[in-house]
Amino acid sequence: MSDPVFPRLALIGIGLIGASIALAACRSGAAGHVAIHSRTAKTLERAEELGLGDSYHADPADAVKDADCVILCIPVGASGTATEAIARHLKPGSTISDVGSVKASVIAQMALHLPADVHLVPAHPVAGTEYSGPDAGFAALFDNRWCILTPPPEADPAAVARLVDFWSRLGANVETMTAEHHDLVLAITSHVPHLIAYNIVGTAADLETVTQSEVMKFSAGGFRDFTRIAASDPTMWRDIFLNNREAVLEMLGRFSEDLTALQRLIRYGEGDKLYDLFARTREIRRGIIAAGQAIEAADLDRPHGKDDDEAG
Ligand SMILES: NC(=O)C1=CN([C@@H]2O[C@H](COP(=O)(O)OP(=O)(O)OC[C@H]3O[C@@H](n4cnc5c(N)ncnc54)[C@H](O)[C@@H]3O)[C@@H](O)[C@H]2O)C=CC1
Ligand SMILES: O=C(O)C(=O)Cc1ccc(O)cc1
Repeated sequence: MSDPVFPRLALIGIGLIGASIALAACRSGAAGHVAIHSRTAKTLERAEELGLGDSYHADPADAVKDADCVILCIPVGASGTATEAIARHLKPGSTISDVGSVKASVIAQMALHLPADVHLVPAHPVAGTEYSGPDAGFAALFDNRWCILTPPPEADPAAVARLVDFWSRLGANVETMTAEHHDLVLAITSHVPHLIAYNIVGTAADLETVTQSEVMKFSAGGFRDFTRIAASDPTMWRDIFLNNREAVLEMLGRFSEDLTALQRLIRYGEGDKLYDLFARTREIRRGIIAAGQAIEAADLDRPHGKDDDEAG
């Protein structure tokens, strides 16, 4: 195993993503010592029972002491308060990052409190599940998935390169873009789809002519997929919508216009146009699957590919 990218890593928050980073960092040797902080004693104890890290700290200042990299793994709305609590204790020259699903607002919240001698390199692993908490974490979560870095223009290239190296060792494919572009892309590919799922499950549950038991009984098809997404953590998703307000509202506006157009096609029986749209969306799905398979095939040639991990 090659040298750790970060001899000492601190994780602030140890839910699905924090726990998965701890496990993947241990699997790959990308971090030496992993120090863990959680806001609640119960979660910290559970993280220790699961053996996720090397040290466990009730005080976030203790967790980040001497850390080469600190990663916030908490809901995006808590980024400012969490950064304020650790800012004075960060090691000069160290990197501070996060995993939030929204970038511009998180950067603004964090930058307000950070000293000039610490490198801010925000990140978003585009990989997850509808489960939360330390028990939900698993080492393979980031394998062959994208991790998007959104370093501010003035970020230190060496600090960015270290974080690229770290996420690659965790199994991810890394891409860099601006925070604003990230927030626009994710609004349509992730945030609006979640909002649609929350809405359709809420609408079905409220229908007076359909009983709750019928919703359960006949939810074998597309609706079942929506219920999985709508089971995602309420705090996390409340924070995402409030912190990516503009991009979500922009994409939602376009979505509503297209939905109204579809409504008209159905009303006026325009079957050919409905067919053309559905044929086009089927091609998009096939393209996504093909692209995923290409990434997986290419990954088998890389040193941190699945075969290596399974062997180690
Ligand atoms: N769940 C997912 O599928 C993905 C989540 N993300 C992002 O990762 C971050 C963490 O998400 P998960 O690990 O899924 O959440 P989680 O709910 O599993 O874990 C969150 C952790 O943050 C702690 N926490 C909650 N509120 C806090 C506060 N106010 N101050 C300090 N700590 C607090 C919790 O105790 C817990 O340890 C979020 O920002 C989310 O947007 C990114 C990619 C995928
Ligand atoms: O479970 C799913 O379908 C997800 O979409 C997981 C997810 C949630 C939030 C993110 O920022 C990235 C991935």
